[in-house]
Amino acid sequence: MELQETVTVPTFTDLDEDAFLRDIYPQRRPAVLRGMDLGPCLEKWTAEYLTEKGGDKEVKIHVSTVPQMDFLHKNFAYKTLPFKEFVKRASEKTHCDYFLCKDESYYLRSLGEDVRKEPADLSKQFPDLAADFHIPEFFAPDQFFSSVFRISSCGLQLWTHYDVMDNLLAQVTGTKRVVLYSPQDALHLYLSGDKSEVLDIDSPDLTRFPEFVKAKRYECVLEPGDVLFIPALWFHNTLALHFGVGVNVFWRHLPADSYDKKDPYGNKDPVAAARALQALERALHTLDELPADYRDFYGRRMIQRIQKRTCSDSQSTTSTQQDSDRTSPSNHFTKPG
Ligand SMILES: O=C(O)CCC(=O)C(=O)O
Ligand SMILES: [Fe+2]
Repeated sequence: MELQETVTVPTFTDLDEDAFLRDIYPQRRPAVLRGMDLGPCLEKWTAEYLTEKGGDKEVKIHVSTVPQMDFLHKNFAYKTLPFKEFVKRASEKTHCDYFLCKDESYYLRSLGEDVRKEPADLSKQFPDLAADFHIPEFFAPDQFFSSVFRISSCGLQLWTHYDVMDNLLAQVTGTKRVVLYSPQDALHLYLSGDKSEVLDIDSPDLTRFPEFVKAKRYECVLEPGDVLFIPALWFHNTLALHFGVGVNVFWRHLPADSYDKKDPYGNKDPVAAARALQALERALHTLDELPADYRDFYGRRMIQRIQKRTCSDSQSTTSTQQDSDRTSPSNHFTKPG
């Protein structure tokens, strides 16, 4: 893995809203924000306190026999526990009461009241605890999408994925390593929907995933009180180095009507992107009417067309090429039908 370029995510200390909006936000690159006022949660949120305040509220959790959760082979189970029992188990190494095995790992991604319809909102599901957590005021109230508890057993690793909202991931207790990849490296990540099939990012199987080395790895370790800005579409993979409690806040980057109305998780592609992907599927289906060698040829032409038109790293094409492109009869493909 020495070939993979690694970059440390920059850390900014004591940044105010103006500096964030002026210097960080428009860059659309991840940044660690240190020294923010997250409220009394930083001192208060011990396992004991959470147990007491969170009480018997039922939470749906991920449980797995190994700490690296694998969405491809579904090596985890969804279970339900009272919040206090979940916190107790997630904070201990071995368990007296367990679902799968004595040293199973736990992960909570909190959900809305009506799981399928409503995004999570700490102030609704955990009002007492929400009062201890101050959301950094880096966006207008009407851009708010959700606030989500992220509580992990020590060692828990969550697969590489992207979300479609802008995100502030606050680490309240414990430390967490986060590895990120740029949306521009999407072709090197072996995507299956919003997730990367490369589960072991530290020693990937390069016979299966030879292109993975080309993806630039951005890395940081979040300490209690740190907040990581994850711009929409940036891939992230998290590894809890201790039992840890975090909260992430998603907010809309694009106008509200750009997003799928039925998306409680903040990970459905914007409506225009979803429509474009569907149109591509239809186009591929149409190509199936041709013999294999024709499909190959027209498939390559379609790739070239998409690359020229959309990829910011292929802007080196000459103006002559771009002009001829615009008038080319083959550009019916990207025009709205
Ligand atoms: O650290 C975690 O629990 C994962 C966080 C995450 O995926 C997010 O904030 O979008
Ligand atoms: Fe995420």
